[in-house]
Amino acid sequence: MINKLIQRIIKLEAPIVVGLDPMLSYVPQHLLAQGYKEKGENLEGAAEAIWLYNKGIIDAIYDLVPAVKPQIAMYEQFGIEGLKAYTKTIDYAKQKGLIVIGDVKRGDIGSTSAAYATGHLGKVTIGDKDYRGFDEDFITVNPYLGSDGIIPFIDVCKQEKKGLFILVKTSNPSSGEFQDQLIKERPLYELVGEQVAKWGDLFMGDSYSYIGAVVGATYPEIGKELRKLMPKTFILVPGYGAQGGKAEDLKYYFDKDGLGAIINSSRGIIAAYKQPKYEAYKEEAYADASRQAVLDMKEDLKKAWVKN
Ligand SMILES: O=c1ccn([C@@H]2O[C@H](COP(=O)(O)O)[C@@H](O)[C@H]2O)c(=O)[nH]1
Repeated sequence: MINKLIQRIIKLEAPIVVGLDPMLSYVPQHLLAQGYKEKGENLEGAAEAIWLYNKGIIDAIYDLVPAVKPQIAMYEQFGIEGLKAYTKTIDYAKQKGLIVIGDVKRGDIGSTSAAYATGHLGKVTIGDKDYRGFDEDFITVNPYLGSDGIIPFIDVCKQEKKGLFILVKTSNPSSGEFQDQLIKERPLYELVGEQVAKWGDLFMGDSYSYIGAVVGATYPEIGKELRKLMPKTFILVPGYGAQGGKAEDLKYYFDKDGLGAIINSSRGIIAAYKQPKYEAYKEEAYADASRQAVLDMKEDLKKAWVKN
């Protein structure tokens, strides 16, 4: 899957992943009305509206970007109905040829990680048949529990030819509280990055490992350092746009060929129609605004996606 992701990035000239982080407040009135009419003004109706909203965005952007990243928390707000919308979104995105990165940030003791890995990346056997749960192509994983919490995910990745993005340096303002702490004079994110590179050796693709890292766009100096420390690790970069990350700061997240990283934008794309820049787009044309926002992001990233 990492080879396919890289091929798609090259073909589309777009190292971009669209984050599908739907909030009810982003969903246009006509879709809310449709969801509530069909399923009731309740969790089911809200989840239906979220699904319709996502479908509109996927239809508008699937030919421009290689991947989408649904954030499971946004769906879990609506309980089981939300998870059904999460599953429908994944299935539809894959049907449209998109690679799906499930932002689920799982990680636990070994046996529990194995179950998470089965549910999100693998298959479960019931009777004499295999069934897939969520079936994302990649998921995000939290390394805080150490190797025995990560290896079960890597084992399933090897069986399924799927991948991970492991949190190394997150984009949020307080990420430094723990991640920047020095241990034997080295910041924790560096030790985690080094370990992610070692885990990556366990499952290499053609040029990059199936085991990638998450490094936020909001700490460009750290991004530069980690790129050097993890030369074969593909980097998922959240924090561009809504969190303040800028294209010109992202140059060193890429390798000398302009590869090795994919930049996420969620609110900046899916709620583009609410931004003053896209005010010409009315609510009904929210998906057209998202398409334009992707085109603008692609242009903007040319500032970063240059040969180093
Ligand atoms: O370090 C991290 C890890 C994950 N995220 C997730 O990415 C998106 C960002 O959304 P925007 O609207 O583009 O800010 C969201 O799903 C986060 O949970 C992150 O931001 N930083």
